[in-house]
Amino acid sequence: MVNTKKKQKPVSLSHGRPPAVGKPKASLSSKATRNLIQTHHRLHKALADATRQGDEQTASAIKQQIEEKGGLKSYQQASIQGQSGDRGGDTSRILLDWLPKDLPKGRTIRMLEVGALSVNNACSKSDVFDVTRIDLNSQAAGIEQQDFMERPLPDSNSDKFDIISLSLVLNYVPEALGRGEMLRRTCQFLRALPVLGFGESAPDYFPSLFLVLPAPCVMNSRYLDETLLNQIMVTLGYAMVKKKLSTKLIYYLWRYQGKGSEKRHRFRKDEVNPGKTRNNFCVILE
Ligand SMILES: C[S@@+](CC[C@H](N)C(=O)[O-])C[C@H]1O[C@@H](n2cnc3c(N)ncnc32)[C@H](O)[C@@H]1O
Repeated sequence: MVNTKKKQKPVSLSHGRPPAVGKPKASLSSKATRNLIQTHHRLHKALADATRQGDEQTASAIKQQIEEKGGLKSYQQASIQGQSGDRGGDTSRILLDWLPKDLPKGRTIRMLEVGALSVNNACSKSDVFDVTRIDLNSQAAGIEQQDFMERPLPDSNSDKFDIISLSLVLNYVPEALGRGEMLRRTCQFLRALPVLGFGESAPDYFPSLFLVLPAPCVMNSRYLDETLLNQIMVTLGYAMVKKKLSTKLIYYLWRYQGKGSEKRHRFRKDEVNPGKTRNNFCVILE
């Protein structure tokens, strides 16, 4: 029998729709949105490489190109459009679907949303979370302009959070080592004590990290797969609670146990999945 099924083309990283909510005024086509996001990521990666190599001339030429293409603001607009209802919707809906239905109302559960583009996503609207939103470039009142990597560390447990949302942010970080540092830093913002008063099943879900990535970062990379991601997260003190794979995105909920593995592992750039059609997404943990 002839196999009529078309061979599936491996998905590129750019296929992963980076996100948001609400529609910008002038609507771009899905393809134009994707191109803009892809170009922004590519230029940022090139800028990081040039900066690392001390090549100031190339770095400043790339910076100019980024600005000519509208910079972070245009990228965010494209992301907002990419996550409008007609193009797949807001990723935080998945988190709400996963969480127990008996969580207390009244915005008592503290959430830190890193890379927030809107104050109106499902979690913000839910009446469950007291959301602190930050972004490198604030697009709205209610979003603090701040780099998570420079956010002052919490002084006390009450300044920490029950959940951190890192939705389509880790893949924005241009370098593998920076990604590992970002994941490591999340632990310092989460309450390590058992959660009380959030309902019977809440301790199974909090404190936690909601992590969303373009699916190809995990499913089609030479340097990362699910086993490796899991090892990195376990080393940091996380355990996977939930996972969902869609055609474009991969969603995880990781509960923070407060203690990483006994032995401190290092994760370098090692090839786990050879192949010409794969991408180079990688997380390094020193
Ligand atoms: C693709 S958007 C994701 C928006 C939103 N989280 C979502 O899922 O729709 C990525 C956002 O992360 C922000 N971002 C990247 N690195 C960041 C950092 N270190 N601190 C704060 N925001 C960051 C960028 O400015 C950008 O607005």
